[in-house]
Amino acid sequence: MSSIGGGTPIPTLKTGRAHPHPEPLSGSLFSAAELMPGDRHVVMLDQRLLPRIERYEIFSRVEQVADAISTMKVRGAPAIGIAAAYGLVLAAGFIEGSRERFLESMQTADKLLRRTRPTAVNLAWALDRMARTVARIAGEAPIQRVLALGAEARAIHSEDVAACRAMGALGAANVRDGATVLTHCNAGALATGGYGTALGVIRAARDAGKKIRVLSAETRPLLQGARLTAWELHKDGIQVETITDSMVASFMARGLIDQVIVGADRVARNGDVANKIGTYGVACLAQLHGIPFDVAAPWSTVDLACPSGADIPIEQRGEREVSHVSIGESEVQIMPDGVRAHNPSFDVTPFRLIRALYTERGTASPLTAETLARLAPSLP
Ligand SMILES: CSC[C@H]1O[C@H](OP(=O)(O)O)[C@H](O)[C@@H]1O
Repeated sequence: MSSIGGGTPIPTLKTGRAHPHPEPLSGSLFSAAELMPGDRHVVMLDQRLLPRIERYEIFSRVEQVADAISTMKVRGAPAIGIAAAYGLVLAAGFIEGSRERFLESMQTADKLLRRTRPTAVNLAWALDRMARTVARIAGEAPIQRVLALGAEARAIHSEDVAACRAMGALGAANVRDGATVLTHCNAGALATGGYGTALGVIRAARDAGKKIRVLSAETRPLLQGARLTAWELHKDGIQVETITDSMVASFMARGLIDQVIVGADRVARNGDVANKIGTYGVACLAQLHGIPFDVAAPWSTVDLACPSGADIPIEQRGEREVSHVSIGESEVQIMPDGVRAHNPSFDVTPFRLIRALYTERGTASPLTAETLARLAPSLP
């Protein structure tokens, strides 16, 4: 793979930022991705290895960041947007020379990152925002370009954490004290800049003094619920138990689940929500059993240019993620040779099945095109 920019990196200015201590998550200090002091390296927790192995990797090139997103070392809609923004900062650090040369190389880096994963609109949103900064500073000195892009990427990161806290507070108001709350996949600190969206609602409810019990659905095929949500909440001292995806229906039928809260990868203009595969089934079961089904997502997940869920691109991932189970660095084949597997990574939940969408801009409930549009920022 040809490297972007090539050559040796531009000398680093000491930016004086303390080692990136991620947003403290009520006692557990970890973050999906951080830009290190000097804006030349990104550190990421390899989420594929959790919970057995906590391994942080340090990347210096945008190609490494793109690979980390594609292979899901870093995953989660806001987290991959933040990681991609950091990847552009790394790319800028290798580009000397003219404004035109800079713009051309940064566009190459943008394309590399943009094609990593299609469903989470946060990736495109973050890259579009960074592209505006690229255009604004293209004529500046190389080191100034790196500093400006580093500042913008860090702003994207910190704004996401603030958004998670704001939506968490809104959602927590609708979490009943003593409730058992089901969540699907991982929409926590590991999937965001920190604090989490669905898990941000759970953290905020706990911080408001509510006694809640979380059930994390394991979420085949990559088991984000069993591996990541269980790990993250347990580290934070929040009571969490894991059930298999196949248990959700009977747990609801037996009255063992009071409400559901999940994240999102893209919210269409009519309120349809794309989220991890299996979410739609949980929403149907919740409707059948009269259980409130809520979604938490930052506004960077809302795509008003996308008319409905039918227009959301659904990522198709490799069959091996279904035919094999990964445990740490090893994997075990669970399917017979010669049998194909399907692996759509997301599905779409129609807005009619959703009681409320919590964003940092407010709550849309009932969730409709109209209530969603009311939260949109006014056009400049
Ligand atoms: C706040 S993360 C939203 C979303 O991202 C996850 O997908 P993946 O693990 O494939 O990146 C999952 O759908 C979460 O709900």
